[in-house]
Amino acid sequence: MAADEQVSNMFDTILVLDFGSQYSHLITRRLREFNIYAEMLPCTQKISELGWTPKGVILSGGPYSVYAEDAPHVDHAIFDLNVPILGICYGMQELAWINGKQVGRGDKREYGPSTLNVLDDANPLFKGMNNSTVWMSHGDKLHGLPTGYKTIATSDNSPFCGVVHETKPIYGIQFHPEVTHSTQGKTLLKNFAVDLCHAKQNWTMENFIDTEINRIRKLVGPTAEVIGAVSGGVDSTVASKLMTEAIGERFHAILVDNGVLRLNEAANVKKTLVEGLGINLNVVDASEEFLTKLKGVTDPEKKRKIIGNTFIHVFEREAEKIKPKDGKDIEFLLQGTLYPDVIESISFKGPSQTIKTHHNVGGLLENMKLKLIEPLRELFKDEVRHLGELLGIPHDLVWRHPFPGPGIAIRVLGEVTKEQVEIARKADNIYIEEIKQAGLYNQISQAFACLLPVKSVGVMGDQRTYDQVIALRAIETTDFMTADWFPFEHSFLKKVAARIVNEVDGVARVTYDITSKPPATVEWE
Ligand SMILES: Nc1ncnc2c1ncn2[C@@H]1O[C@H](COP(=O)(O)OP(=O)(O)OP(=O)(O)O)[C@@H](O)[C@H]1O
Ligand SMILES: O=c1[nH]c(=O)c2[nH+]cn([C@@H]3O[C@H](COP(=O)(O)O)[C@@H](O)[C@H]3O)c2[nH]1
Ligand SMILES: NC(=O)CC[C@H](N)C(=O)O
Ligand SMILES: [Mg+2]
Repeated sequence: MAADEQVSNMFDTILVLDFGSQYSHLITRRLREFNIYAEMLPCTQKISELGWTPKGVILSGGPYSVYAEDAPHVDHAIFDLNVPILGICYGMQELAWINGKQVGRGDKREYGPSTLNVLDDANPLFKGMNNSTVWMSHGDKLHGLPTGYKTIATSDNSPFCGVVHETKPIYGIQFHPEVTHSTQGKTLLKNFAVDLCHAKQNWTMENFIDTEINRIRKLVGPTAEVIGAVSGGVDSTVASKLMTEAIGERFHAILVDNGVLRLNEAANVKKTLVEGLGINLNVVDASEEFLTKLKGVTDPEKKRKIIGNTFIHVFEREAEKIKPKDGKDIEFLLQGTLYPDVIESISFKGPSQTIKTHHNVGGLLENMKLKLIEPLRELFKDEVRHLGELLGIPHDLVWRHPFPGPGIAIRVLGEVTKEQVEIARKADNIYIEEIKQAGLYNQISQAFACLLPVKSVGVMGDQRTYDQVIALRAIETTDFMTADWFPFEHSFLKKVAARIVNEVDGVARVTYDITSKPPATVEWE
């Protein structure tokens, strides 16, 4: 992406350098909550390669000890930017390490709340902060003042809880203002970004729409055409609507009916997107192809792989058929990548274990040699939803529960057949219908029905039945990394169970999943 097309060049931006803290992304999140654009990059980012000038820099916390041999360190060029700098926890220890190395193991580790004692009331960073509860999470501490700094706040266990450079706007704080347990933490971040960095508070979705449409138009040019895979989920729909606003019919959306979508999904999505939103969408029915390839497969990861590969194959085949009006080939591919996906791939972390391969259509890029357009790359999910509402996308679609790419194939445990998909689909439809009717849909983050590959004995109309089991799942979560099950009223579960057993042939029993994540995951496969 050319430098002048970056959002960070269009809005005043605070640069957050990530040293691997679990809370780093929250710093970005909080700043955006008061309409200041912030971008997170790994702590190893070379400032000369940045391509834009931040209004201020925040150094995050991190799990390392600055004095350890393999500890990460910041590019000293941040000090030549002559913008305000704020070091949080590890970030402050890093500032101290650079200026006199006065950091070591503390005699007491400190996790949890503490009270901030502000020494200098006139200091703009701590405006409105005195005596507030601040949240600590550290084992190391400053053993003395960094050279050229003075103390501006203390706490019971941290004599250097807040420090500032004698002549420059460089600050260090031992606590974490980004977590909600720091009651005035947001005030501190605002004091830093607005009063010290003078960043404009103009990061609003209204402004973003115009900026983004212009950026897309400039990027694509007057004639080139764009394709995109669109599922009818929130992300791809919002991205497609934005593309449509920018280039109209030159954007070609493709929905692949993989045979494991929800009940009537392809038809419903087509209606909403084409008739409701004017999106140039083509639905490709490849259900037989997918189901044939899934025959006999029971392993969840194998299912994902087959679906992912078949998806790429179908998508490429369909893309071939599109002939742009300018006689050239399609040049661009739209993807609904969100900021959390970006953070995941850039943040400063060691390797983690693969539990499931979620990014089932990730193979498109390498194979297709198309240029990527990712209009939601800078946005968090709630920002995408807000954007969707502003673009006139129906409320129900904007607030839809996420639906995985491999769909019902990972909700039919064991072999996926047309008959099994049909059972899971009908049960799921009844369940969601009842959830909506009870007014619970928006309180739940995700709900669905799974078909278990076990048979159980029942009795219906005096006859013995020997049929399968549906497991219902409903969870509450903010980030899908951890989740808890939703506490339905018993009467609700009773009603749903009765309806499913009565209305769906092949089901003899219904159970409700009461496992949190961890130790379980959201999906059963
Ligand atoms: N059946 C499908 N047809 C076309 N594209 C699909 C299909 N399923 C998934 N995709 C593509 O895969 C991407 C990732 O899917 P994912 O479910 O993470 O996002 P989404 O469907 O847009 O939104 P949500 O997370 O709300 O479901 C989608 O944005 C879309 O580009
Ligand atoms: O696009 C997707 N492809 C997948 O293969 C996949 N597996 C899980 N999910 C979704 O991810 C979230 C967390 O799910 P898990 O706790 O089961 O890992 C939940 O929202 C799941 O629905 C997927 N999404
Ligand atoms: N939260 C942090 O940034 C911790 C910094 C450092 N690892 C410590 O234990 O003090
Ligand atoms: Mg989806």
